Amino acid sequence: MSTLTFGFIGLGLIGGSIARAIRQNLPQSQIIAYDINADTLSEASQCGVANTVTTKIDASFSTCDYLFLCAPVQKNDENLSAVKKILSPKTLLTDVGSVKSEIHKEIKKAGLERQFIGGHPMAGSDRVGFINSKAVLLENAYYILTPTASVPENKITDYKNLVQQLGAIPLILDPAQHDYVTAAVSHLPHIIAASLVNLVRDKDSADGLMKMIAAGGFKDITRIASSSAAVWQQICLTNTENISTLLSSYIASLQGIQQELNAKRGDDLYELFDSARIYRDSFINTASGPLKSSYAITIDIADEPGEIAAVATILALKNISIKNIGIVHNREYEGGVLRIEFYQEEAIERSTKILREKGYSLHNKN
Ligand SMILES: NC(=O)C1=CN([C@@H]2O[C@H](COP(=O)(O)OP(=O)(O)OC[C@H]3O[C@@H](n4cnc5c(N)ncnc54)[C@H](O)[C@@H]3O)[C@@H](O)[C@H]2O)C=CC1
Ligand SMILES: O=C(O)C(=O)Cc1ccc(O)cc1
Repeated sequence: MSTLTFGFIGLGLIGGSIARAIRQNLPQSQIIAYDINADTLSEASQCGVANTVTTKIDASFSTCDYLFLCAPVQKNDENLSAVKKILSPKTLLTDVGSVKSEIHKEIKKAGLERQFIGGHPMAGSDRVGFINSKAVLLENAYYILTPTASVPENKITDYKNLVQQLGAIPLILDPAQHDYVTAAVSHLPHIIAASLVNLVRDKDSADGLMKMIAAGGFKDITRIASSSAAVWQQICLTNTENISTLLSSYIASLQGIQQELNAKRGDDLYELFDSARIYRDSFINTASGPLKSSYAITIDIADEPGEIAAVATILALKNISIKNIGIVHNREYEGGVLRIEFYQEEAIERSTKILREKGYSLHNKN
């Protein structure tokens, strides 16, 4: 595995993160990259991620064992005709696009089904470009693969092994199933976040009071509104039917909530929040991405000098090692909220007990 050659067509946040994970975990690998952005290519070669960069999709990629298409989804489709001209039969072609049915359709048209496995790392961020890429992005993230029946079994096994070597968790799905599921948990939430941000922008007063006082809850659920407009436009244009179907269900559910609200149906409103709380709490520690392995507690502390040191000392005296400690910048709580992350899961229970005995109030939500 260690002397494989990897090609990247598009080397932004996701392409760059995969290339960095390859460089980190399979350091002998050869990496060849093409991107329409010349600065990206010089940065990738200067920092040692790419061995070779090229300014067009050319025969340099014919030596690849794996060729990753990592541009926005419709750009990946468009690049296929150039790729087909230079693709060696030994190369396993893959992509990282957030939508899978469309690329599979294009692959079929191009007659490349036997050597294509769709890919989609369920990890990312609201940042854009190679500059923000990092190997850790893939760590513990589900990495969805969508092979069709035309792909030889050994190619699927090799790709699954590669994903594991990069620190991610392979998960095989059918392309159509992938597109429905991601429409619900990723694509619709991006639309909701963007529209909510725009609602506040439109309803805010001239002096921007809403923007000024927006608290943690608003920022939490709208973080992804800072994502790349080009990437999300193309996702919406290629997974349109699934997103639209789920959007209809969501609009109907909002209308139901509006009726409950207008009629002041307290029991129904209570049930809305209570059922959501129970289901959402069951997600804790099952999130993918770098946060998956986070073992953390959250404590109310007084906003006074020495408070963080006091808590850290209590834990140190009991030999509990802290991985990360910091104030959560989210003033929904009256004093301050301190989040402490540990290396081991068992530290949660021990530290909770010790700190409660010392009179601290804990939330234990990550
Ligand atoms: N942003 C995220 O969190 C995730 C995105 N994805 C998918 O990954 C793909 C790339 O997205 P990001 O890396 O986030 O975006 P990005 O904007 O950071 O990177 C895209 C890269 O493609 C390059 N590019 C644009 N047009 C091109 C073309 N015609 N040929 C070659 N390169 C071209 C851009 O210069 C840029 O470097 C998309 O298909 C997206 O659906 C998948 C998982 C997560
Ligand atoms: O940052 C977030 O919360 C994301 O939603 C990341 C993400 C974005 C796009 C994908 O196709 C998969 C994951």
